[in-house]
Amino acid sequence: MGKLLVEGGYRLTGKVNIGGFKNAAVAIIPAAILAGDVCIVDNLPTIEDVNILGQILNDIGASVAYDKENKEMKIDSTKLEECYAPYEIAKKLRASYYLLGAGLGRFKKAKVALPGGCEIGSRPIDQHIKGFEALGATVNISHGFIEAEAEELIGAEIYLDVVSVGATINIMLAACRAKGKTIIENAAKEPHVVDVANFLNSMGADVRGAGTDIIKINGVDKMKGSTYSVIPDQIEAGTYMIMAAATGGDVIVDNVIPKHLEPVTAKLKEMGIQVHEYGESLRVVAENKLKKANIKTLVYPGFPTDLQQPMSALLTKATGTSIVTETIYEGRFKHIDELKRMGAKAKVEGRLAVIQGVEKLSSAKVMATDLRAGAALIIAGLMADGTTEISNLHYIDRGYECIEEKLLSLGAKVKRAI
Ligand SMILES: CC(=O)N[C@H]1[C@@H](OP(=O)(O)OP(=O)(O)OC[C@H]2O[C@@H](n3ccc(=O)[nH]c3=O)[C@H](O)[C@@H]2O)O[C@H](CO)[C@@H](O)[C@@H]1O
Ligand SMILES: C=C(OP(=O)(O)O)C(=O)O
Repeated sequence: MGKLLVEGGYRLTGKVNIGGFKNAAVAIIPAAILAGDVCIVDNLPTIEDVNILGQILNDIGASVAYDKENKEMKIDSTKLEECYAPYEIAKKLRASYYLLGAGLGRFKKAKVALPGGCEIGSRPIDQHIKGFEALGATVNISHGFIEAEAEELIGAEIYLDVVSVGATINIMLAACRAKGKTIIENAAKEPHVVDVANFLNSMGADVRGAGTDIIKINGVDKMKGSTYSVIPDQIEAGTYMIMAAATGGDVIVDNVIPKHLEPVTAKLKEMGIQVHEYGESLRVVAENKLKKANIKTLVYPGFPTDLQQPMSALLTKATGTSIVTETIYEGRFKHIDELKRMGAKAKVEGRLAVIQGVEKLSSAKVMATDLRAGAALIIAGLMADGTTEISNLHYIDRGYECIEEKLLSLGAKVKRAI
């Protein structure tokens, strides 16, 4: 499972290069099968979720060549005949559910074990199912599998009851190959929704309006292979910005789209951190004592839930009392108990975490309970006295590429251990 040892007290300086966006990559890889042709996806993050999706596609009959060094995956789905993902592998990540939309679009049929992913509260998929059914599919859940099948997919108007990134993307995937026009209302506007739409259009799909809350998809009979580069990971970038702030550092976070990071930039500035924008990079300079801030997670362009945990770690050392409100996932505060082991003063009340800043954190043995909880504990470890031992490193490897190499290059003292 692995551990990360983090020796606190070192100031991060220098430049870190941000990889491709996990949450876009994990949708684009399954989406590639829609073409029934050869797609080349580059700027992929070297993370476990990408390895697993490549493996699933290979196992079911696509030919996948993953060149990790060049961050590029060639997916030839010409000979693929079915879309199936067994429990043992589908449970390892959330994004296995995109094989449903992609499989429905390509074969009018898909069978995928119920997905896994971070345990951060209940994660229903009713809106995905509602969308598939509106397109004419029959969806059954039995023995832990979701099976979707349609004689024909017909475009439809679908109003999402909740703003869901996964449902928006999954419906887009299936609707690309439906007959006629699909309109998704109350769609998610996150940058990865736009990235997936751009990839689909590069394959010959006709998707318009991604990035707004109404997406229109005109179904097409045929799609073709394409070469596509994934956008930078706003969550990885935000995490390194917070790490720079946590260590009184001076870090250039390179290869980012600054617009995607505006909610983080605004909060860091409110806390007394300088953030300078230069084209595709952000420089974070932390010279002053951290001031408290209140955080409320919201759908894009609000503060992203995936950065709530890293940000609450930072707030443990800010002057004053900060309130963190988690509106997306009711169970996304498991990291708070671990932070308390390190001397943080915080309490969770339902959807709120009340964090009273302390002068100092002390190292401890702690456990990552999910991906971003892991990032939060690294941040706490960087700020603490002594060496923090973070177990369950496999969660962090799901979504942060080369975490120890990147941190070492910035001057942190970290070590991977068994
Ligand atoms: C692989 C991936 O991209 N994961 C991201 C994706 O997850 P994911 O796509 O699973 O998250 P959603 O946007 O779907 O979930 C948002 C909210 O809607 C609810 N919901 C969702 C679907 C549904 O059918 N019914 C329903 O009620 C969820 O419980 C949650 O409260 O977006 C989340 C919110 O930005 C991020 O935290 C995850 O990192
Ligand atoms: C919750 C996350 O991922 P997933 O949806 O893949 O579990 C995340 O990236 O923070």
